[in-house]
Amino acid sequence: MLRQLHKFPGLLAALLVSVLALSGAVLSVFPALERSGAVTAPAGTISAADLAGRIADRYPGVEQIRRAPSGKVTVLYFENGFPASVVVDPASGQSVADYVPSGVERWVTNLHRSLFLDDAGRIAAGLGALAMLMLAVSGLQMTARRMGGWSRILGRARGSRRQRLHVDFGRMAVAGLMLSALTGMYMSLATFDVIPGGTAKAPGMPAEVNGGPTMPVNWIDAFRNIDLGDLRELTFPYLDDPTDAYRIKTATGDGYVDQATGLMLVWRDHGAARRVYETIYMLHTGQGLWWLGLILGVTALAVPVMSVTGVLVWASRRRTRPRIKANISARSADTVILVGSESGSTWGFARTLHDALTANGHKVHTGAMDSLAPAYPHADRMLILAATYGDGTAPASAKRFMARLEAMRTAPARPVAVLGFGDRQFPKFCRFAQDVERALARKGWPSLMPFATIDCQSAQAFARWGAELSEVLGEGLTLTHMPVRPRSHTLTLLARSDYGEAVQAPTSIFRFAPPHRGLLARLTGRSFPRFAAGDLVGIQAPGSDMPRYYSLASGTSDGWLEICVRKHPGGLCSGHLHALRPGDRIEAFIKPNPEFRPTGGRAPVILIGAGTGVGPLVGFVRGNRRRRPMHLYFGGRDPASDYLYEGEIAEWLGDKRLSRVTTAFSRVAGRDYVQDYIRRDAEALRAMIAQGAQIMVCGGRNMADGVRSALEDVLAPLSLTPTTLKAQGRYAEDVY
Ligand SMILES: Cc1cc2nc3c(=O)[nH]c(=O)nc-3n(C[C@H](O)[C@H](O)[C@H](O)COP(=O)(O)O)c2cc1C
Repeated sequence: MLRQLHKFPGLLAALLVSVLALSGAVLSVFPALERSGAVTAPAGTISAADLAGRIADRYPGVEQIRRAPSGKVTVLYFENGFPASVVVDPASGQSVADYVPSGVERWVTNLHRSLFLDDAGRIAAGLGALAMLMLAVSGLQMTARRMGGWSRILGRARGSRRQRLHVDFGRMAVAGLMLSALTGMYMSLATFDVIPGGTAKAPGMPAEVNGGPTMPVNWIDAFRNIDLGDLRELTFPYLDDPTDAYRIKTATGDGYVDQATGLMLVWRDHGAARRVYETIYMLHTGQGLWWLGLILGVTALAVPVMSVTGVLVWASRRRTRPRIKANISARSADTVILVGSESGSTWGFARTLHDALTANGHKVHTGAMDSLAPAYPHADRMLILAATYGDGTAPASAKRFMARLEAMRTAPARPVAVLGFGDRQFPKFCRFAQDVERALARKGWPSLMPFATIDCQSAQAFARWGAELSEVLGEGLTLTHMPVRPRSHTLTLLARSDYGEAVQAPTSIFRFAPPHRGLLARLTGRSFPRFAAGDLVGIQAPGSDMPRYYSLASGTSDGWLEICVRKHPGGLCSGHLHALRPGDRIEAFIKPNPEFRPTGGRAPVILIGAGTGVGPLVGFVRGNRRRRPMHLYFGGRDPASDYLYEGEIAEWLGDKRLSRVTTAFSRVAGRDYVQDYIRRDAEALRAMIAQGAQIMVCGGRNMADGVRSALEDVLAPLSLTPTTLKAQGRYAEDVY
């Protein structure tokens, strides 16, 4: 529901809201410009009578004096029968500049108010403001939900780069946008008299005036009581027309003053509605409050960014959420698959499962977890595929699942299996799926097979779960999941260096030339994407459906793409790579991995890796142009055989990109592992952690577990754990 409230106005009004926001941002500059150029007088020092007197002396043909909210005073007058206008210094009445109304300002104002379409355009602009308000409110709620609650709303945004941009810009701009949208809607409604205030009429001309000889304007008492700060407009009577009167507009009301007696003939107070309108006008336009105007203008610039990123997020979600073919109705299906997904990838796994079961002759229904029905009359089994979001909570398509489950009177007799999708980087790995599993058990729903989890959308783990399901069903079932993959590009091998043969760990560093990023390809989004050390490159070996992912040891700015690959016995992809010679080509695509990157700042970075795990870590060192302290723990087997990057590491120590390296080798006398050195360096590590250091670990699962338990001991005296550091974004693992 929340997402629909965000999606529909977002998609429908993206362009309109962007035009309103951009034109608003341009308009926000004018009050500040006017303010900076205006010659003003301090409040309480000059009365309307003083000003009018000075101006009448200098400009005998004066027709009108206007004071803008910025304090700028403009005089409109006739000279030799021709209209003229100047900006004057209110203290002296002297002209300071010619008055030239800005054509740009008028043009942009018309665009902003009515899109040059009169009333239809004004209505559209009002609806645009409404759309902006709905987007701001629903977006804020969605962000809170995604981050795991209101108390975490300012935490680090997660997800793809476009999702993070959308969330970050949204959080920065939401208060300003809400103010602009609310005040804009109010002004729209007032324009159409739906609410009072906007079009309060000025009082009518008095029926009778004295008609006697004119009194000098600076003697008029009614004007003496008006401070210049409150004056808006003073219109002089026509020259030599004794039946005319002064018309005055102030902050508090409008009236007419007799030119012979100086008495106020008619006066109408603005009243509360008009005052409210004026305050709202000021808050919307920044006229009279230039700094607020500028803040709102800057926040409005976020709107086009959010429109573009929002549409891209929507499009990629549509792409990732596949259409399910041959989807049997829930009432006639023998197998029901329910999906809990936020970004759409779990739907892809569901489709693979759906297609495989359908191919085996099953009647399969796949739907959202939120569509849980009280009964499935023909179902023999139910399979629940559930991702986890926020801080261990339900994803978008499963928000109502628990409530629906609780509302069921009796549990179905047919068994159910739950498969959780999550990411071990999060402290509450697959928590929502676990909660679902427990809730089903409490309800007395029989279990089809044990609860299982899939880390980081691993197609291999999914295939293993498929094999177990195949046994339970007693039928052949192969789940070959191919995630929607980005476009692949051709990379050419530039060079390779080989290590580890002598210690039975043949490992090579491969350096590829990335394809040229042509301008046209870049503009159309077809070029090879930018990449950073720690991102993943997906490579598909000939004859394999499944790509293998390798962590990148270089970034776009290095000019090449580098990976470390260990050859596994029988490994299709690693075997293919190890057979490459310089000049050979491969097909590859980039999968961003923004979670595994040093955070910004100058705090030390502790890098811990073993074997090929050192790849992304050396990428961080190579890119350490600001020379922040970086400490590398490197684990290998034998320094004579598999000390990867030995030469470069010495070079980086020399030029201070690397502060220190500690090596641990397991196949030489002494048999050391990196975790031993972590324990040994406990004190130094604690000092760095106290300075805000970040820890990054990359390598095999065993090494990562050993490092984690050593770090638990090291951190204990600081009352910290790797988990608490991870929650602060200061502990990241890339483990395989
Ligand atoms: C903002 C955000 C929060 C997440 N929170 C968790 C979490 O608490 N626990 C977990 O195991 N995975 C978490 N994940 C990982 C997702 O569950 C995982 O990537 C899943 O495969 C996504 O499936 P989907 O594309 O169908 O939504 C989170 C991902 C994001 C982007």
